[in-house]
This record gives sequence, C-alpha cells and structure tokens, in this order.
Amino acid sequence: MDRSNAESRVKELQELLSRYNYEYHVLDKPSVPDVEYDKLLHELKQLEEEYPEFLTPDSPTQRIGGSVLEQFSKVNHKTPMLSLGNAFNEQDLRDFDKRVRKAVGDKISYICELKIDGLAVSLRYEKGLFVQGATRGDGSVGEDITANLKTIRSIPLRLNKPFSLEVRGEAFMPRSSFLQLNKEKEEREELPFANPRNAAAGSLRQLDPRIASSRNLDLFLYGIGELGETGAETQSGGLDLLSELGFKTNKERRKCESIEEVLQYVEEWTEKRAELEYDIDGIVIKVDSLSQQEELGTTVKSPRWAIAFKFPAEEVVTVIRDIELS
Ligand SMILES: NC(=O)c1c(N)nc(OC2CCCC2)nc1O[C@@H]1CCC[C@@H]1O
Repeated sequence: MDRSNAESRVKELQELLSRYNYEYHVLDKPSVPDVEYDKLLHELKQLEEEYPEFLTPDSPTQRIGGSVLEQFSKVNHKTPMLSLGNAFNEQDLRDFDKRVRKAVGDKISYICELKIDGLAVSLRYEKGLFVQGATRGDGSVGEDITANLKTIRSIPLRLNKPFSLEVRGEAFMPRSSFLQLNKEKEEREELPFANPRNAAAGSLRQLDPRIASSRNLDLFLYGIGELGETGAETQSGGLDLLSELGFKTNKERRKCESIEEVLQYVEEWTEKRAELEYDIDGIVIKVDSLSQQEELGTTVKSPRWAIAFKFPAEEVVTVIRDIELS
C-alpha cells in the first residue's frame, strides 16, 4: 500500500475502531463481532508501525501505554473534588429538603443518582483530547493515574467536540470481574480483595498499566468540573451533555419534583440494588438547578445542594455471595 493510501486507511480505521469501541463499551450495543474488531485493530497496529508518522495519541491502539511507572506524580485539582454529607433515614432526607427550601424557596427539582461504590476520579480534556486523569486524593491534590484510566475502554480518548473541560466520575469494577479476579487470586494463593471498591482502587493504583488494563474497570461520569462553561443549566442537563460528548453515564438517574418522589426512588433501589452489575452504597440526591446550587453553596468539604442516602452496610451478603458462587 502506498503512503497516501496508508494515511487515509489509518484515519479510516481509527474512526471505525473508536466508533465500535463506543458502541460496545458505552452503549453496550456492539455492531460488529469481537473477531472483526480484533482484525481491524491488528491491521491498524501494523500500519502505525510501518508509518509511525500517522500514529496519534488518541488512536485506539494507544490504550495501554508502554512504561511501568516508578511512582504517580501529584495533580492539583482546579476546582476541589468535594465529598458528600450523609443521610441514613427518611427523617434525615426530610430535614435536607427543609434546609434547601428554607434557603432557595419552594420551586425545587431534585435529581437522584445511584451512588456508585468505587473511587472518584477527574478527567481533563484539552480541545477534545484526553490529557490527564487523577484520583480525588484529599479533594485538592490527587495522583496522576492517566495511563491507567486510558485502559478503561468506556473513556473516550477524544471527544466528538473539541471541548476543553474537566469531568468527574466514579471508577468501579463490575461484580462479575471482581468475582473472577478473586477466583484467580485464590488459585494463585494470593489474598483476595474484600469488595469491588477495594479491587478498583487497588487496580487503579497499579504502576503497570498492563495490570490495570487486565482488570476490566469501568467508569460512570456524573459531573462537569466547570458546568457553567458548557451552557448546562441543570445537573440533569449536564449529564445529558456528558452522554452527547461520548461519556458513559448511569441511565438509572431520575428527576424528582418532591421529597416524596425522592423517597420512592430510594425505596425502589433499596430493593433492586442486588440486581445491578455493580455495587452501589447509596443514592445521591442533588438540587437540579445549577443556579440554586450556586445559591446554596458548599461547606468546607461538601455541597449544601446534595446529600448521600447511605444503605446499611452489606458485608455479610458479599461473603454469602462468594461462598455460593465459589
Ligand atoms: N459515587 C457516585 O456515584 C457519586 C455521584 N453520582 N455524584 C456525586 O456528586 C457529588 C460530587 C461532588 C458534589 C456532588 N458524587 C458521587 O460520589 C462521591 C464523590 C466523592 C465521594 C463520593 O464517591
């Protein structure tokens, strides 16, 4: 193949494979069989080796970086990554609703989101390109885990708009991957992970991205660092924008026009959480309007416009589930 044909074939394969990857890992609706994807990826790898001048950092072949790191460097978060105040029962939620109404009046809409039990991470994009990813750390300073986050197939390496922005989400390990990983650890007589959250944290802190890549991690996005820049006026609008940009967001979110509807959603997912393919440790309830969020502001470490309803701990169920399945 001559050089100009190689260049256009590389571009065509990069676009095709990025789309197939999006369909499989974000939409969960693959349009081609894995064997077709692997064949095209192999062809792209060969062409990029033969013509390295056409290799780009966002190519689908660049998910697993080369070197094993000595250590992670530090990252200062532009806007602090806040934590969440907790609610443990219905009265706590009603008190939260009263505080919100007292501060911003009675025209309130909430959005409820499943509280993914993983670890909070931040992703930075410059002109659409994924340039840096970090752990939350203490909220102000985190660790640079860009190489490991690049291995999460549902994270787009390039957005479908040349936006420069910071997005936040929860990295997690699906339950099936957690059980499989622990089975392999037990076969190697290694200590198993206690739960999927620890397994996800341990995997993202691996200095060798090849190990992180083997752990089948995933990520749900739930926030845009500077929501204002993007024109979104509500949290729910921000989540829809994240989806339009190619990110994976959790589809179980629900707009609630009253605390009664919030309580219904909490009740529903208290029953249904065991059916999910990932662990949740509660429900996050947020005032939907961004201007009302601004009005409510934050305390030193958490927003006044959001609260986490926490489910009672379920360690016992995890142990029983392991015994049943092993
Ligand atoms: N784990 C989650 O699914 C989740 C979520 N869906 N939404 C938020 O919104 C917070 C973030 C800052 C202010 C509101 N936080 C979440 O997790 C938090 C982040 C930091 C500690 C918890 O993991």
